[in-house]
Amino acid sequence: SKKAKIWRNGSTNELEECHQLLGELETHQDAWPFLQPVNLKTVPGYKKIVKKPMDFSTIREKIINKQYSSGEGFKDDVNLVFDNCERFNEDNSEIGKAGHIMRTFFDKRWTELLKRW
Ligand SMILES: Cn1cc(C(=O)NCCN2CCCC2)ccc1=O
Repeated sequence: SKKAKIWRNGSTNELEECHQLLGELETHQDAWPFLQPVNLKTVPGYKKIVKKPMDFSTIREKIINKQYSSGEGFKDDVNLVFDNCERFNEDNSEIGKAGHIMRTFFDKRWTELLKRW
């Protein structure tokens, strides 16, 4: 079988905890703008303005395909979702507000996980 992935702290459950946290993000009531890739054909300007699109379904695929070598890579992609959102949306827009709520939620849960690793 494939060599077990050893995480930063030697634990092999860091990836599992990222997968569980992703589930919490996906089921959050304000996750709706981030569940799927932004449609580059129907959202004017998005393709030009946002250089590295990212969304929760893409992060899920990357976890399943073992494309993260540490929890750090997972955290960086989640933050990319929220950074893209801030770049493209006004803070007081519906999607902009959802992004701020989701980032605050993630930051709290990520801090709790780091304390345990
Ligand atoms: C993150 N983000 C998302 C969009 C968007 O339009 N998402 C579609 C949301 N719809 C809800 C039900 C079906 C799809 C636009 C700009 C942006 O920064």
